[in-house]
Amino acid sequence: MEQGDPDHKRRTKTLIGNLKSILGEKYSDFKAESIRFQHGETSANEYLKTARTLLIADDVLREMALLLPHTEKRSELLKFMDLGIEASKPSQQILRCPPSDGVKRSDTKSTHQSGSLRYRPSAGEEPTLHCSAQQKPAHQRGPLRYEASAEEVPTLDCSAQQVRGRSTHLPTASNSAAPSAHFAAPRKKARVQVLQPGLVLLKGALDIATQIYLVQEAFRLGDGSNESGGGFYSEENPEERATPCFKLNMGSRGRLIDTIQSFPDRFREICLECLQQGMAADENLTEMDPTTLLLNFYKENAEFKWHKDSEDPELVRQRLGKTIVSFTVGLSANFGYKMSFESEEHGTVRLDSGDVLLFGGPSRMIVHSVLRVIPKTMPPQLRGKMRTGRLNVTFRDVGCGSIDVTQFPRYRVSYDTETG
Ligand SMILES: O=C(O)CCC(=O)C(=O)O
Ligand SMILES: [Fe+2]
Repeated sequence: MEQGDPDHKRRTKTLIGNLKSILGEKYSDFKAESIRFQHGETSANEYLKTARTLLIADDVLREMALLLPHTEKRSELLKFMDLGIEASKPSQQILRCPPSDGVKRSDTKSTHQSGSLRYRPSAGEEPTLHCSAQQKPAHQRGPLRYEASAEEVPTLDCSAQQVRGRSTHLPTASNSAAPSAHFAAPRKKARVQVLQPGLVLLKGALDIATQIYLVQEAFRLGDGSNESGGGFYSEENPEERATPCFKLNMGSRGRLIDTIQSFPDRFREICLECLQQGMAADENLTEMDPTTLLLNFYKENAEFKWHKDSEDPELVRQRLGKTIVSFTVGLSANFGYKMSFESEEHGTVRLDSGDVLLFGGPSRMIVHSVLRVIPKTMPPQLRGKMRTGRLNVTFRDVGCGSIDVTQFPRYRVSYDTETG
């Protein structure tokens, strides 16, 4: 692709538009840095650092590198991204989930070893919201700053191929006992970000196979079309219409709350693996062993209002409790959090597919909200494997409490204090 050809022009225009929407006023600073790099006045490393500090996602960076007009500078930057990108990332604890079936395997080849030049690293690997915050240790930071613009981070290849209008159910796992084939691939690298004491993000902790497994099981168990009802969605075909209608039980969101026993054991295992990783990174996180599981499935642009997960009155009083573990699969979302309803400021973290968020200890009672499910952020590997939307799987340990189904869709737990 040469400079001046229509495709180059179109992509450059789109990229500039995207950068402007991501960076706002800072676009001109970034442009100046880009010119400096192209004139040899700054190194590829410095240039990438600046881009990361401005919260530009890796896929956007790569597109930017590919569109550079000077071949030499283009290869310099691309080479640096492929060979040295890890070095330019802020140093963080890098954790890898153990293989889920207990069998040790060698890691997959990294991008540069496999020889392929990926345009778009999968969403879970991308740093989005962390860069500006790295300058200080997490516990000294206030809410993250550039969140509003991060919402705009575009993906560059999200056209077409969506699952809309399917006339059949999405594929389901044939065996709820989690056949090991689902987990043949090693887990992806998870980068751990301690957002504040007790609030931990495992970036990209769930590999694609695990994400597909989770979504298939969620849709298998959450299907309310059958007689038993009670699922988070239904796929009716009223009067045998050609087009089935996919309905979520809460409008733009589907919700299901059930005991952990209603799900394959593998769900609990994955949750506990993530908890271990989180606890290794932040001692504020408390032990938990999930007793209940909650599925939320959001359509594009859907939201979830500000609330606390405060089912246990005693917990609310003491402001502590068992850690909550929360998975994201599918579309990305901006997740808002603050310490009290009254607080005017809040932090925002972007949750991409494969990310796991844990909140416990001093953050157990955070007031939180799904501010927006961001369209066009579906990882390509999930297209055709799940409906366009965001699946959230939340694990909670409510001890001896049991879910009060009469309160649905609220998550209420009754604690039978009577003995004998
Ligand atoms: O979807 C999410 O990430 C959060 C869901 C949630 O906060 C809840 O169900 O209580
Ligand atoms: Fe919640």
